[in-house]
Amino acid sequence: MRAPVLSAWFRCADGCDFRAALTEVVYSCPRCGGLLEVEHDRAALAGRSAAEWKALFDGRFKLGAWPYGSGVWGKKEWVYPQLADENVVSMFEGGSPLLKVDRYAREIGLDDVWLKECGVTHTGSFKDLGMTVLVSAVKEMRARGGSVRAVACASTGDTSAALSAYCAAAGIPSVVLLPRGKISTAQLVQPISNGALVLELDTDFDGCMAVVKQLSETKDIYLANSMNSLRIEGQKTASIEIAQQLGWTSPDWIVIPGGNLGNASAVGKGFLLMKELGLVDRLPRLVVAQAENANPLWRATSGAGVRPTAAVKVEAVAARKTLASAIQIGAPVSSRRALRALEALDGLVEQATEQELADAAARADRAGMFTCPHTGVALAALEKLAARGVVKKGERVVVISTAHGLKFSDFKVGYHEGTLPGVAPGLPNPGVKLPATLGAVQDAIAARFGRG
Ligand SMILES: Cc1ncc(COP(=O)(O)O)c(C=O)c1O
Ligand SMILES: N[C@@H](CCOP(=O)(O)O)C(=O)O
Repeated sequence: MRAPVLSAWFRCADGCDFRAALTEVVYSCPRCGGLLEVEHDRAALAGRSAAEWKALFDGRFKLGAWPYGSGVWGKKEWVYPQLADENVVSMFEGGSPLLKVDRYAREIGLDDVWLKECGVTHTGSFKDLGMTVLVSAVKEMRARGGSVRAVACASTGDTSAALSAYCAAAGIPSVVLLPRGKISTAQLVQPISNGALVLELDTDFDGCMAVVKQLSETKDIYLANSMNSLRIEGQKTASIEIAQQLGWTSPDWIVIPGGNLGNASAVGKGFLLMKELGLVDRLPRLVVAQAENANPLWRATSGAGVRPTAAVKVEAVAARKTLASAIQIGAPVSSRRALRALEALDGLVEQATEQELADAAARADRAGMFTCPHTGVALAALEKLAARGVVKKGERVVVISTAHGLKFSDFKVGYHEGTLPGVAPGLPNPGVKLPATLGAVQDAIAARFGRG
Protein backbone atom coordinates (compact mmCIF):
# COMPACT_ATOMS: atom_id res chain seq x y z
CA MET A 1 0.00 0.00 0.00
CA ARG A 2 1.32 3.50 -0.82
CA ALA A 3 1.24 5.66 2.33
CA PRO A 4 -1.15 8.61 1.85
CA VAL A 5 0.40 12.09 2.13
CA LEU A 6 -0.73 13.46 5.49
CA SER A 7 -0.76 17.02 6.72
CA ALA A 8 -2.14 19.20 9.51
CA TRP A 9 -2.65 22.94 9.94
CA PHE A 10 -4.16 25.50 12.34
CA ARG A 11 -7.74 26.56 11.80
CA CYS A 12 -10.14 28.69 13.78
CA ALA A 13 -11.97 26.45 16.27
CA ASP A 14 -14.91 28.87 16.29
CA GLY A 15 -15.76 28.35 12.65
CA CYS A 16 -14.10 31.21 10.69
CA ASP A 17 -12.26 30.14 7.57
CA PHE A 18 -8.87 31.22 9.04
CA ARG A 19 -6.10 28.73 8.36
CA ALA A 20 -2.32 28.85 9.05
CA ALA A 21 0.71 26.57 8.84
CA LEU A 22 1.81 24.90 12.08
CA THR A 23 5.14 26.71 11.74
CA GLU A 24 3.44 30.11 12.08
CA VAL A 25 3.50 31.91 15.45
CA VAL A 26 -0.23 32.27 16.03
CA TYR A 27 -2.47 31.15 18.91
CA SER A 28 -5.88 32.65 18.22
CA CYS A 29 -7.93 33.60 15.20
CA PRO A 30 -6.96 37.06 13.92
CA ARG A 31 -10.52 37.46 12.58
CA CYS A 32 -12.77 36.50 15.51
CA GLY A 33 -10.34 36.10 18.42
CA GLY A 34 -11.38 32.48 19.04
CA LEU A 35 -8.81 29.81 19.85
CA LEU A 36 -7.31 27.72 17.09
CA GLU A 37 -7.26 23.98 16.67
CA VAL A 38 -5.07 21.67 14.67
CA GLU A 39 -6.99 20.19 11.76
CA HIS A 40 -5.81 17.08 9.95
CA ASP A 41 -6.40 16.01 6.38
CA ARG A 42 -8.99 13.50 7.47
CA ALA A 43 -9.64 12.21 3.97
CA ALA A 44 -5.97 11.27 3.80
CA LEU A 45 -6.14 9.67 7.27
CA ALA A 46 -9.13 7.65 6.08
CA GLY A 47 -6.92 6.32 3.28
CA ARG A 48 -5.73 3.75 5.80
CA SER A 49 -8.30 1.37 7.29
CA ALA A 50 -8.94 1.19 11.02
CA ALA A 51 -7.23 -2.22 11.07
CA GLU A 52 -4.14 -0.75 9.40
CA TRP A 53 -3.95 2.13 11.88
CA LYS A 54 -4.32 -0.23 14.83
CA ALA A 55 -1.60 -2.53 13.47
CA LEU A 56 0.73 0.44 12.89
CA PHE A 57 0.18 1.88 16.37
CA ASP A 58 0.35 -1.51 18.10
CA GLY A 59 3.58 -2.39 16.28
CA ARG A 60 5.27 0.75 17.58
CA PHE A 61 3.83 0.91 21.11
CA LYS A 62 6.75 1.45 23.51
CA LEU A 63 9.05 -0.12 20.91
CA GLY A 64 10.23 0.78 17.46
CA ALA A 65 12.88 3.01 15.99
CA TRP A 66 13.32 6.40 17.67
CA PRO A 67 11.10 8.44 18.04
CA TYR A 68 8.24 6.06 17.28
CA GLY A 69 8.50 4.18 20.58
CA SER A 70 7.20 7.34 22.32
CA GLY A 71 3.50 7.10 23.13
CA VAL A 72 3.02 10.42 21.32
CA TRP A 73 5.32 9.95 18.33
CA GLY A 74 4.15 6.39 17.79
CA LYS A 75 1.00 8.18 16.57
CA LYS A 76 2.87 10.90 14.70
CA GLU A 77 0.58 10.71 11.67
CA TRP A 78 -2.32 11.84 13.89
CA VAL A 79 -0.28 14.45 15.76
CA TYR A 80 2.05 16.42 13.49
CA PRO A 81 2.59 14.31 10.38
CA GLN A 82 4.82 16.67 8.41
CA LEU A 83 7.29 17.40 11.26
CA ALA A 84 10.84 16.33 10.34
CA ASP A 85 11.94 13.40 12.53
CA GLU A 86 15.24 15.13 13.33
CA ASN A 87 13.31 17.96 15.02
CA VAL A 88 11.39 15.70 17.40
CA VAL A 89 12.30 16.47 21.03
CA SER A 90 11.18 13.39 22.93
CA MET A 91 11.68 12.00 26.43
CA PHE A 92 9.89 8.76 25.56
CA GLU A 93 6.66 10.22 26.95
CA GLY A 94 3.34 8.39 26.96
CA GLY A 95 3.01 4.64 27.14
CA SER A 96 1.92 5.16 30.75
CA PRO A 97 0.33 2.30 32.73
CA LEU A 98 -3.41 1.71 32.72
CA LEU A 99 -4.12 0.02 36.04
CA LYS A 100 -7.24 -1.95 36.93
CA VAL A 101 -7.90 -0.84 40.50
CA ASP A 102 -10.24 -3.53 41.81
CA ARG A 103 -9.86 -2.98 45.55
CA TYR A 104 -10.62 0.70 45.17
CA ALA A 105 -13.53 -0.01 42.82
CA ARG A 106 -15.12 -2.37 45.33
CA GLU A 107 -14.80 0.23 48.09
CA ILE A 108 -16.83 2.73 46.11
CA GLY A 109 -19.44 0.24 44.89
CA LEU A 110 -18.14 -0.20 41.33
CA ASP A 111 -16.42 -3.12 39.65
CA ASP A 112 -14.60 -1.95 36.52
CA VAL A 113 -12.44 1.06 37.38
CA TRP A 114 -9.08 1.83 35.77
CA LEU A 115 -6.47 4.47 36.47
CA LYS A 116 -4.51 5.91 33.53
CA GLU A 117 -1.28 6.99 35.14
CA CYS A 118 -0.35 10.00 33.03
CA GLY A 119 1.88 11.19 35.88
CA VAL A 120 4.24 8.24 35.39
CA THR A 121 6.39 10.09 32.90
CA HIS A 122 9.59 12.10 32.58
CA THR A 123 8.53 15.24 34.49
CA GLY A 124 5.74 13.60 36.46
CA SER A 125 2.60 14.94 34.79
CA PHE A 126 0.48 14.62 31.65
CA LYS A 127 1.94 17.90 30.39
CA ASP A 128 4.85 15.99 28.81
CA LEU A 129 2.43 14.63 26.20
CA GLY A 130 1.68 18.07 24.81
CA MET A 131 5.03 19.66 25.50
CA THR A 132 6.98 17.22 23.34
CA VAL A 133 4.86 18.39 20.38
CA LEU A 134 5.12 22.08 21.14
CA VAL A 135 8.88 22.10 21.73
CA SER A 136 9.45 19.93 18.65
CA ALA A 137 7.43 22.44 16.62
CA VAL A 138 9.62 25.25 17.96
CA LYS A 139 12.75 23.31 17.04
CA GLU A 140 11.37 22.94 13.52
CA MET A 141 10.57 26.68 13.31
CA ARG A 142 14.06 27.60 14.48
CA ALA A 143 15.63 25.11 12.05
CA ARG A 144 13.80 26.96 9.27
CA GLY A 145 15.14 30.32 10.45
CA GLY A 146 12.05 31.33 12.48
CA SER A 147 12.13 34.21 14.95
CA VAL A 148 11.39 32.36 18.23
CA ARG A 149 14.04 33.25 20.82
CA ALA A 150 12.52 31.62 23.90
CA VAL A 151 9.42 29.70 24.94
CA ALA A 152 7.32 30.92 27.89
CA CYS A 153 4.41 29.73 30.01
CA ALA A 154 2.35 30.63 33.02
CA SER A 155 2.12 27.67 35.32
CA THR A 156 0.82 26.14 38.51
CA GLY A 157 3.84 23.84 38.41
CA ASP A 158 3.42 21.05 35.89
CA THR A 159 3.44 22.94 32.58
CA SER A 160 6.60 24.75 33.71
CA ALA A 161 8.31 21.47 34.65
CA ALA A 162 7.55 19.98 31.24
CA LEU A 163 8.47 23.12 29.30
CA SER A 164 11.80 23.57 31.02
CA ALA A 165 12.82 19.91 30.63
CA TYR A 166 11.98 19.67 26.91
CA CYS A 167 13.55 23.06 26.18
CA ALA A 168 16.69 22.07 28.09
CA ALA A 169 16.91 18.86 26.05
CA ALA A 170 16.59 20.85 22.83
CA GLY A 171 18.87 23.72 23.87
CA ILE A 172 16.04 26.26 23.60
CA PRO A 173 15.72 29.01 26.28
CA SER A 174 12.59 28.83 28.47
CA VAL A 175 10.86 31.35 30.73
CA VAL A 176 8.32 30.31 33.37
CA LEU A 177 5.92 32.60 35.23
CA LEU A 178 4.79 31.10 38.54
CA PRO A 179 2.41 32.37 41.22
CA ARG A 180 4.79 32.96 44.13
CA GLY A 181 4.26 30.60 47.09
CA LYS A 182 1.41 28.72 45.41
CA ILE A 183 3.11 25.63 43.97
CA SER A 184 4.78 22.64 45.60
CA THR A 185 8.53 22.66 46.28
CA ALA A 186 9.01 19.65 44.02
CA GLN A 187 7.38 21.53 41.14
CA LEU A 188 9.32 24.74 41.78
CA VAL A 189 12.65 22.99 41.73
CA GLN A 190 12.03 21.31 38.37
CA PRO A 191 12.37 24.41 36.13
CA ILE A 192 15.11 25.76 38.40
CA SER A 193 17.10 22.56 37.84
CA ASN A 194 16.47 22.54 34.10
CA GLY A 195 17.89 26.04 33.71
CA ALA A 196 14.70 27.95 32.90
CA LEU A 197 14.38 31.61 33.77
CA VAL A 198 12.02 31.19 36.75
CA LEU A 199 9.93 34.28 37.51
CA GLU A 200 7.86 34.06 40.68
CA LEU A 201 5.14 36.68 40.40
CA ASP A 202 3.18 38.16 43.24
CA THR A 203 -0.18 37.00 41.87
CA ASP A 204 -2.17 33.83 41.19
CA PHE A 205 -2.11 31.60 38.10
CA ASP A 206 -4.69 33.74 36.28
CA GLY A 207 -2.49 36.78 36.87
CA CYS A 208 0.54 34.94 35.44
CA MET A 209 -1.52 33.83 32.44
CA ALA A 210 -2.54 37.44 31.70
CA VAL A 211 1.12 38.53 31.73
CA VAL A 212 2.38 35.67 29.57
CA LYS A 213 -0.30 36.35 26.96
CA GLN A 214 0.94 39.93 26.64
CA LEU A 215 4.57 38.79 26.67
CA SER A 216 4.00 36.43 23.76
CA GLU A 217 2.41 39.09 21.57
CA THR A 218 5.92 39.70 20.27
CA LYS A 219 6.65 36.79 17.98
CA ASP A 220 10.04 36.05 19.50
CA ILE A 221 8.59 34.66 22.76
CA TYR A 222 6.50 31.60 21.96
CA LEU A 223 3.53 30.72 24.18
CA ALA A 224 3.57 27.20 25.63
CA ASN A 225 0.28 27.08 27.53
CA SER A 226 -2.51 24.85 26.30
CA MET A 227 -4.27 27.74 24.59
CA ASN A 228 -1.62 26.90 21.99
CA SER A 229 -3.38 24.03 20.25
CA LEU A 230 -0.14 22.18 19.41
CA ARG A 231 -0.23 21.02 23.05
CA ILE A 232 -3.67 19.47 22.56
CA GLU A 233 -2.38 17.30 19.69
CA GLY A 234 0.04 15.54 22.03
CA GLN A 235 -2.38 15.35 24.94
CA LYS A 236 -5.04 13.72 22.79
CA THR A 237 -2.80 10.65 22.46
CA ALA A 238 -3.68 9.74 26.07
CA SER A 239 -7.20 8.88 24.93
CA ILE A 240 -5.89 6.92 21.95
CA GLU A 241 -3.62 5.03 24.32
CA ILE A 242 -6.49 4.27 26.68
CA ALA A 243 -8.53 2.74 23.84
CA GLN A 244 -5.46 0.85 22.65
CA GLN A 245 -4.73 -0.52 26.14
CA LEU A 246 -8.36 -1.64 26.38
CA GLY A 247 -8.06 -3.62 23.13
CA TRP A 248 -9.35 -0.78 20.95
CA THR A 249 -12.55 -0.24 22.89
CA SER A 250 -13.94 2.81 24.65
CA PRO A 251 -14.79 2.76 28.34
CA ASP A 252 -18.24 3.97 29.39
CA TRP A 253 -16.80 6.91 31.30
CA ILE A 254 -13.63 9.00 31.37
CA VAL A 255 -13.12 11.15 34.46
CA ILE A 256 -10.52 13.94 34.54
CA PRO A 257 -9.67 16.87 36.79
CA GLY A 258 -10.09 20.23 35.03
CA GLY A 259 -8.23 23.51 35.53
CA ASN A 260 -7.31 25.54 32.46
CA LEU A 261 -9.48 22.97 30.60
CA GLY A 262 -7.16 22.10 27.73
CA ASN A 263 -7.08 18.44 28.66
CA ALA A 264 -10.85 17.96 28.51
CA SER A 265 -10.79 19.07 24.90
CA ALA A 266 -7.77 16.84 24.19
CA VAL A 267 -9.57 13.77 25.53
CA GLY A 268 -12.62 14.63 23.43
CA LYS A 269 -10.54 15.20 20.31
CA GLY A 270 -8.81 11.84 20.60
CA PHE A 271 -12.00 9.85 20.99
CA LEU A 272 -13.84 11.74 18.25
CA LEU A 273 -11.04 11.07 15.76
CA MET A 274 -10.86 7.38 16.69
CA LYS A 275 -14.62 7.05 16.26
CA GLU A 276 -14.56 8.83 12.91
CA LEU A 277 -11.78 6.58 11.60
CA GLY A 278 -13.40 3.44 12.99
CA LEU A 279 -10.82 2.51 15.64
CA VAL A 280 -13.54 2.49 18.31
CA ASP A 281 -17.23 1.98 17.75
CA ARG A 282 -18.59 4.34 20.39
CA LEU A 283 -17.68 7.36 22.50
CA PRO A 284 -17.25 7.35 26.27
CA ARG A 285 -19.07 9.87 28.45
CA LEU A 286 -16.78 12.57 29.85
CA VAL A 287 -16.73 13.85 33.43
CA VAL A 288 -14.74 17.00 34.19
CA ALA A 289 -14.08 17.36 37.92
CA GLN A 290 -13.23 20.68 39.55
CA ALA A 291 -12.18 21.64 43.05
CA GLU A 292 -15.04 23.47 44.78
CA ASN A 293 -12.60 26.28 45.54
CA ALA A 294 -11.87 26.84 41.82
CA ASN A 295 -15.00 25.82 39.99
CA PRO A 296 -15.98 28.22 37.18
CA LEU A 297 -17.02 25.41 34.83
CA TRP A 298 -19.09 23.68 37.52
CA ARG A 299 -20.86 26.95 38.40
CA ALA A 300 -21.81 27.54 34.77
CA THR A 301 -23.13 24.00 34.27
CA SER A 302 -24.10 21.56 37.05
CA GLY A 303 -24.16 24.35 39.64
CA ALA A 304 -26.69 26.25 37.52
CA GLY A 305 -28.60 23.09 36.54
CA VAL A 306 -27.45 23.53 32.93
CA ARG A 307 -26.27 20.74 30.60
CA PRO A 308 -22.74 21.43 29.37
CA THR A 309 -22.93 22.51 25.74
CA ALA A 310 -20.95 24.85 23.52
CA ALA A 311 -23.59 27.53 24.13
CA VAL A 312 -22.80 27.82 27.86
CA LYS A 313 -20.83 30.88 28.94
CA VAL A 314 -18.26 30.38 31.70
CA GLU A 315 -17.70 33.43 33.93
CA ALA A 316 -14.28 33.84 35.52
CA VAL A 317 -14.15 33.50 39.30
CA ALA A 318 -11.43 34.35 41.81
CA ALA A 319 -9.95 30.91 42.46
CA ARG A 320 -9.61 30.20 46.17
CA LYS A 321 -6.73 28.27 47.71
CA THR A 322 -7.11 24.54 47.20
CA LEU A 323 -5.00 21.51 48.05
CA ALA A 324 -5.33 20.72 44.33
CA SER A 325 -2.99 23.64 43.69
CA ALA A 326 -2.35 22.89 40.01
CA ILE A 327 -6.04 23.48 39.24
CA GLN A 328 -6.41 26.64 41.29
CA ILE A 329 -7.57 28.45 38.16
CA GLY A 330 -10.52 30.83 37.97
CA ALA A 331 -10.40 31.96 34.33
CA PRO A 332 -9.78 28.83 32.24
CA VAL A 333 -8.58 29.78 28.76
CA SER A 334 -10.02 26.66 27.11
CA SER A 335 -13.54 26.66 28.58
CA ARG A 336 -15.18 26.88 25.14
CA ARG A 337 -13.13 23.98 23.82
CA ALA A 338 -13.93 21.93 26.93
CA LEU A 339 -17.65 22.64 26.58
CA ARG A 340 -17.57 21.47 22.98
CA ALA A 341 -15.94 18.22 24.11
CA LEU A 342 -18.44 17.82 26.93
CA GLU A 343 -21.31 18.30 24.51
CA ALA A 344 -19.90 15.80 22.00
CA LEU A 345 -19.19 13.22 24.70
CA ASP A 346 -22.50 13.66 26.54
CA GLY A 347 -20.50 14.88 29.50
CA LEU A 348 -21.09 16.35 32.89
CA VAL A 349 -19.24 18.43 35.45
CA GLU A 350 -18.79 17.54 39.13
CA GLN A 351 -16.92 19.22 41.95
CA ALA A 352 -15.16 18.13 45.13
CA THR A 353 -14.55 19.83 48.47
CA GLU A 354 -11.14 19.83 50.12
CA GLN A 355 -12.30 17.09 52.49
CA GLU A 356 -13.68 14.97 49.65
CA LEU A 357 -10.60 15.25 47.46
CA ALA A 358 -8.22 14.50 50.33
CA ASP A 359 -10.16 11.44 51.50
CA ALA A 360 -10.61 10.13 47.94
CA ALA A 361 -6.86 10.41 47.31
CA ALA A 362 -6.17 8.59 50.60
CA ARG A 363 -8.72 5.87 49.80
CA ALA A 364 -7.04 5.26 46.45
CA ASP A 365 -3.61 5.20 48.11
CA ARG A 366 -4.84 2.60 50.60
CA ALA A 367 -5.64 0.42 47.59
CA GLY A 368 -2.08 0.69 46.28
CA MET A 369 -2.10 3.92 44.25
CA PHE A 370 -0.22 7.12 45.11
CA THR A 371 -2.41 9.89 43.83
CA CYS A 372 -1.92 13.62 43.48
CA PRO A 373 -4.63 15.92 44.88
CA HIS A 374 -5.99 16.66 41.38
CA THR A 375 -6.52 12.98 40.78
CA GLY A 376 -8.17 13.09 44.22
CA VAL A 377 -10.64 15.61 42.77
CA ALA A 378 -11.46 13.24 39.89
CA LEU A 379 -11.81 10.26 42.24
CA ALA A 380 -14.03 12.21 44.62
CA ALA A 381 -16.25 13.17 41.68
CA LEU A 382 -16.45 9.53 40.64
CA GLU A 383 -17.35 8.50 44.20
CA LYS A 384 -20.17 11.07 44.26
CA LEU A 385 -21.50 9.99 40.87
CA ALA A 386 -21.38 6.33 41.93
CA ALA A 387 -23.20 7.12 45.18
CA ARG A 388 -25.93 8.92 43.20
CA GLY A 389 -26.23 5.98 40.76
CA VAL A 390 -25.15 8.07 37.76
CA VAL A 391 -22.13 5.82 37.24
CA LYS A 392 -23.25 2.22 37.75
CA LYS A 393 -21.79 -1.15 38.55
CA GLY A 394 -20.93 -2.96 35.32
CA GLU A 395 -19.86 0.27 33.62
CA ARG A 396 -16.21 0.68 32.74
CA VAL A 397 -14.61 3.85 34.09
CA VAL A 398 -11.16 5.26 33.35
CA VAL A 399 -9.91 7.98 35.69
CA ILE A 400 -7.02 9.99 34.31
CA SER A 401 -4.37 10.51 36.96
CA THR A 402 -2.70 13.72 35.89
CA ALA A 403 0.43 13.96 38.05
CA HIS A 404 2.69 11.83 40.19
CA GLY A 405 1.82 11.84 43.89
CA LEU A 406 5.48 12.37 44.79
CA LYS A 407 5.21 15.96 43.54
CA PHE A 408 2.76 16.58 46.39
CA SER A 409 4.41 14.95 49.40
CA ASP A 410 3.43 17.84 51.73
CA PHE A 411 -0.22 17.11 50.89
CA LYS A 412 0.29 13.45 51.79
CA VAL A 413 2.21 14.08 54.99
CA GLY A 414 -0.24 16.80 56.04
CA TYR A 415 -3.19 14.50 55.49
CA HIS A 416 -1.78 11.67 57.58
CA GLU A 417 -0.55 13.98 60.32
CA GLY A 418 -3.89 15.81 60.40
CA THR A 419 -2.40 19.23 59.66
CA LEU A 420 -4.18 20.11 56.39
CA PRO A 421 -6.35 23.18 56.89
CA GLY A 422 -10.07 22.36 56.83
CA VAL A 423 -9.54 18.60 56.48
CA ALA A 424 -10.32 16.03 59.18
CA PRO A 425 -8.63 12.96 57.67
CA GLY A 426 -10.94 9.97 57.41
CA LEU A 427 -8.08 7.55 56.72
CA PRO A 428 -5.07 8.84 58.67
CA ASN A 429 -2.03 6.59 58.93
CA PRO A 430 0.71 8.60 60.65
CA GLY A 431 4.07 7.03 61.34
CA VAL A 432 4.30 5.55 64.86
CA LYS A 433 7.27 6.91 66.81
CA LEU A 434 8.80 4.32 69.16
CA PRO A 435 11.84 3.58 71.28
CA ALA A 436 14.24 1.16 69.54
CA THR A 437 13.17 -1.99 71.40
CA LEU A 438 11.72 -5.28 70.19
CA GLY A 439 8.90 -5.06 72.72
CA ALA A 440 7.76 -1.65 71.54
CA VAL A 441 7.74 -2.87 67.93
CA GLN A 442 5.83 -6.06 68.83
CA ASP A 443 3.27 -4.03 70.78
CA ALA A 444 2.75 -1.71 67.82
CA ILE A 445 2.21 -4.68 65.49
CA ALA A 446 -0.24 -6.24 67.94
CA ALA A 447 -2.10 -2.95 68.29
CA ARG A 448 -2.64 -2.81 64.53
CA PHE A 449 -3.08 -6.50 63.60
CA GLY A 450 -3.77 -8.32 66.90
CA ARG A 451 -1.55 -10.92 68.60
CA GLY A 452 -0.42 -13.93 66.44
C1 LIG B 1 -1.79 17.84 37.82
C2 LIG B 1 -2.80 18.56 37.00
N1 LIG B 1 -4.01 18.02 36.88
C3 LIG B 1 -4.97 18.60 36.16
C4 LIG B 1 -4.75 19.79 35.53
C5 LIG B 1 -5.86 20.37 34.73
O1 LIG B 1 -5.61 20.28 33.35
P1 LIG B 1 -6.24 21.35 32.38
O2 LIG B 1 -5.61 22.65 32.72
O3 LIG B 1 -5.88 20.90 31.04
O4 LIG B 1 -7.69 21.36 32.65
C6 LIG B 1 -3.51 20.42 35.65
C7 LIG B 1 -3.21 21.74 35.04
O5 LIG B 1 -4.05 22.57 34.88
C8 LIG B 1 -2.51 19.78 36.38
O6 LIG B 1 -1.29 20.30 36.49
N1 LIG C 1 -1.87 23.08 35.74
C1 LIG C 1 -1.25 23.83 34.73
C2 LIG C 1 -1.89 25.15 34.47
C3 LIG C 1 -1.61 25.64 33.07
O1 LIG C 1 -2.20 24.79 32.18
P1 LIG C 1 -1.89 24.69 30.63
O2 LIG C 1 -2.17 23.27 30.31
O3 LIG C 1 -2.78 25.65 29.98
O4 LIG C 1 -0.46 25.02 30.39
C4 LIG C 1 0.23 23.93 35.05
O5 LIG C 1 0.78 22.95 35.50
O6 LIG C 1 0.83 24.96 34.88
